Amino acid sequence: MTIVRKAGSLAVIGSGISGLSFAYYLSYFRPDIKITIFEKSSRTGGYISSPLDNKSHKVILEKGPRTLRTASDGTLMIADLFQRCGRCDEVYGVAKTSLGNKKYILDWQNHLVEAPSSFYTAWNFLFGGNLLTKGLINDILKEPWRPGPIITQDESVEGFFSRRFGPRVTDNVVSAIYNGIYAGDVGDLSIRSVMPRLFDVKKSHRSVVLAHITSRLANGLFTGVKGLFRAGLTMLGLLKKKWGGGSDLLRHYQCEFSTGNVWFLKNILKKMPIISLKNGMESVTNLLRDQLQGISNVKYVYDCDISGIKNGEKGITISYTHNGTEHRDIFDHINCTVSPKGLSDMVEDPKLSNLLKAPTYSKVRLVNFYLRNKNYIQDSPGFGYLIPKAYYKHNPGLKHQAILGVIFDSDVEKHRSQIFNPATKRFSAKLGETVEEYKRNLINGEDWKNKGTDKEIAQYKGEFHEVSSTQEYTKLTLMMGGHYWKNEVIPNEATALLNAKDVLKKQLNIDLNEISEDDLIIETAMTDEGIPQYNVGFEDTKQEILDKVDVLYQGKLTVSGMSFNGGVGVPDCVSNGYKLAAHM
Ligand SMILES: C=Cc1c2[nH]c(c1C)Cc1[nH]c(c(CCC(=O)O)c1C)Cc1[nH]c(c(C)c1CCC(=O)O)Cc1[nH]c(c(C)c1C=C)C2
Repeated sequence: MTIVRKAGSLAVIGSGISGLSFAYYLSYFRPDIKITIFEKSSRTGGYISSPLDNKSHKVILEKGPRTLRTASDGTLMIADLFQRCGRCDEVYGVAKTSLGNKKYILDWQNHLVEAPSSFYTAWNFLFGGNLLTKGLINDILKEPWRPGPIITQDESVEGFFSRRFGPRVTDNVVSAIYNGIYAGDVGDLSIRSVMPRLFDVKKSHRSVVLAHITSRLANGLFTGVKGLFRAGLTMLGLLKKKWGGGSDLLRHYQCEFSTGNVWFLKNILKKMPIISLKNGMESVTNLLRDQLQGISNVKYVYDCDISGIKNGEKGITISYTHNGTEHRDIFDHINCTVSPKGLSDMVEDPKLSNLLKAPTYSKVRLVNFYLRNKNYIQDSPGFGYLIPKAYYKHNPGLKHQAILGVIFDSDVEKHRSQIFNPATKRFSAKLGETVEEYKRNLINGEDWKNKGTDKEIAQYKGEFHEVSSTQEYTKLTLMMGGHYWKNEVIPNEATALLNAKDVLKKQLNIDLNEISEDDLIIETAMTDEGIPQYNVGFEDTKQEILDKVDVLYQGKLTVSGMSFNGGVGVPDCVSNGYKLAAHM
């Protein structure tokens, strides 16, 4: 990647979460660069979309991702962004111990089995006498004695788990998890891509169970010693916040960008594995869009159709049509954040174009339900449930319904609470303001960093109560399709709705025929290029693409976005955008 010259120009293709995050951070690190954001539609956000329902216009019905995992650095960056922009009151968390955090797996007789999230729930899961885990403990305990070579080659998730533990683990549990992340087939997904740590363990150990136990013990010992050491240093006043635990990226973010305190945030969020936003996930992309709109060096070109990207001596040219007119603009650099397939139509080289067509996506249909006045899922409150492969093995007649899982949106909403004390609005800062300027501009000139944050954390801890809405309602999202539609005719909207209604009746005992039209909202949305599939061979194709792009465009083109981030989540897009921008 080249470093863009002083006062140079850069184009971002795509205004989804990846494009906007990159542009936002770049405008901070390189305010001298002129940034043009190209978007083929007339809105920003890409697959993130949180419209109000089209019936009562009072309910947000998310058409894409809706929660963020706080274990990711990108989530801290998003929370920090809201804090920085004075909108802390919009960030909510779901506490670890809250009902809104319970996840289930559906067994083949339509019972919800709680997935493990603690020692207690893990014990119950394994020994609680349910259909899914009958005999599972045996499979796990036998693993160290299963013969098998150390393998250095990539293989499918299913291949790996079935070889080490037998088919039951994959069919009943692992397949459900991968339905809930990639909407993907465990028979295709690559262990190297989706579980890189396990893949590394497998390269050096015969038993993953023994390797896990040894590493847990060693880690425990290391953490214990490290903890004592840190406690000692803190007592001596030697440990500064900028050395706080966390990744190198977070440390960079804290020192070079944040006007808040990400370590403090990280501490708060340890108790809250899930974040959601008051006005839906689209408020993240809207916030980024609005912040960028206020910067004179940033320009948007909506409704444009890019036909070509060409490398030349003076720079890299984008040919596009906008408002019926053809344009050719030269830039010093392009960051392409759209899908590889989208890019394949823009590049000249046929070999690269073909390579870019190789990565596949899962198509997913969402069906949103909003049922007024009653909570229909009070028997099994939680985040939602996933459906394992075994469900369709035992119910082959239902496979055409292709349900991957159901999200209990209303439970997440009912069990969330604000993560920031509204008083912390003083963290607000403007984009482009330096840390020093920000500190100077603090209300009353107070440096909040020196104000007993430990006390504040304790105060926040006390706030992790569960809030329930006064008005009862049920909001659900059914997710269908994914790998089940790989080689099948995809059902049309009407069939999908019939299937969804049948699923509600069978799996949740909700009969929509008994609910009045006035109390019911149903919407559906289809995503064709939903989630990139990190299938076996994907890493090699990705590397081939990156190498070819490098040779052909000599560092003037970078490709990012979900296919190249190493993760398919919204936080991955944000942290990757930061990483790229910070090095320009
Ligand atoms: C039923 C289908 C889906 C549900 N969510 C997604 C699909 C396809 C999409 C999705 N879920 C996750 C990611 C990655 C995001 C990230 O931040 O890393 C994506 C793209 C996260 C996720 N969701 C579940 C798990 C186990 C994970 C990974 C790790 C974690 O957060 O703990 C579980 C889950 N997903 C869905 C449901 C109903 C569900 C559990 C009950 C919906």
